[in-house]
Amino acid sequence: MSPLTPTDLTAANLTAADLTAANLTAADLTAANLTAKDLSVALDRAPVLTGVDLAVPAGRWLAVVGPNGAGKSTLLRALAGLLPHDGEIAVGGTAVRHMQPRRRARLMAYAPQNPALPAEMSVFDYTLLGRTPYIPYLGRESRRDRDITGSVLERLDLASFAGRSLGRLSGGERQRVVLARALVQRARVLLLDEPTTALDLGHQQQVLELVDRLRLADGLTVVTTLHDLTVAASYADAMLLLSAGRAVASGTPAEVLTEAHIGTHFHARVAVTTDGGGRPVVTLLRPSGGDR
Ligand SMILES: Nc1ncnc2c1ncn2[C@@H]1O[C@H](COP(=O)(O)OP(=O)(O)OP(=O)(O)O)[C@@H](O)[C@H]1O
Repeated sequence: MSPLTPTDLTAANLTAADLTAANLTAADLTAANLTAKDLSVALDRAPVLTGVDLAVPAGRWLAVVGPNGAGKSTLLRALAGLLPHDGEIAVGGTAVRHMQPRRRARLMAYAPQNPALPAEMSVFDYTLLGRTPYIPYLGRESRRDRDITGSVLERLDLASFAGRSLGRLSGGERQRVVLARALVQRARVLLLDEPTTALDLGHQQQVLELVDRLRLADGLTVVTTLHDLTVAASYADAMLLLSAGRAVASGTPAEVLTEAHIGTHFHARVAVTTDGGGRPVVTLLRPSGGDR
């Protein structure tokens, strides 16, 4: 393992302190840079994403925000290689367009918002599917694949459900299983579409903290869509605001989450304040002031 140089840290926009818990090489860091240039997607011949650029350095967290129908899920699905698109997507500087699916799956894991789940399959077997890119053709999973699956289920409070079928889970339990499948993939880039919508507050925090710990410890690059702007701002380093399929603002959470941007693109009246750490906090304002 070659040691990291100051240039590597700068390139990845990480400080040495960020990496104290990590055991990363320069190659690991570049391996997880995610970029998209001039990305456009049409669905049923209608443009849904137009000319979107993004660059997420290794070890960073980008939150994609925007109103309903803005194209957030489409962007994640395109990044995951699930949609035909124009433009260039690259991980670690290598275009993913012509990558073998197995190689791509080792680099990028995607947890969709509402996947169709096989109701009869057990939680353990479904989660283990995330190890497919590591299992030889016509081979079967190794002890290590099963151990990784068990430990991710444990970390997401799902160990006691391992033998249960997916059709017998609550919405929040199902959502955590979908995330578990993405995490066992041990990919360098995590693409998570609304990973917390069905979760209670405690599980939201648990999931987001786990993703953040993995990001810091392993230098993972994280891209999430999140509707809760305050939650998004408290975890993400950078934000991309999509509206009608176009990137209309990007930068730090404080640069993107302004009252003006939210008013224009969400048609919402809000107050934006800052928390103790300087991160924006978005509060809805009642048009009448909320008097009863
Ligand atoms: N298969 C499809 N054919 C045509 N249009 C589609 C298709 N799938 C999605 N769309 C449209 O693309 C646009 C973007 O959808 P997308 O799901 O990416 O939005 P989103 O920002 O994730 O929305 P939400 O916040 O509601 O989840 C929407 O207008 C949607 O109706």
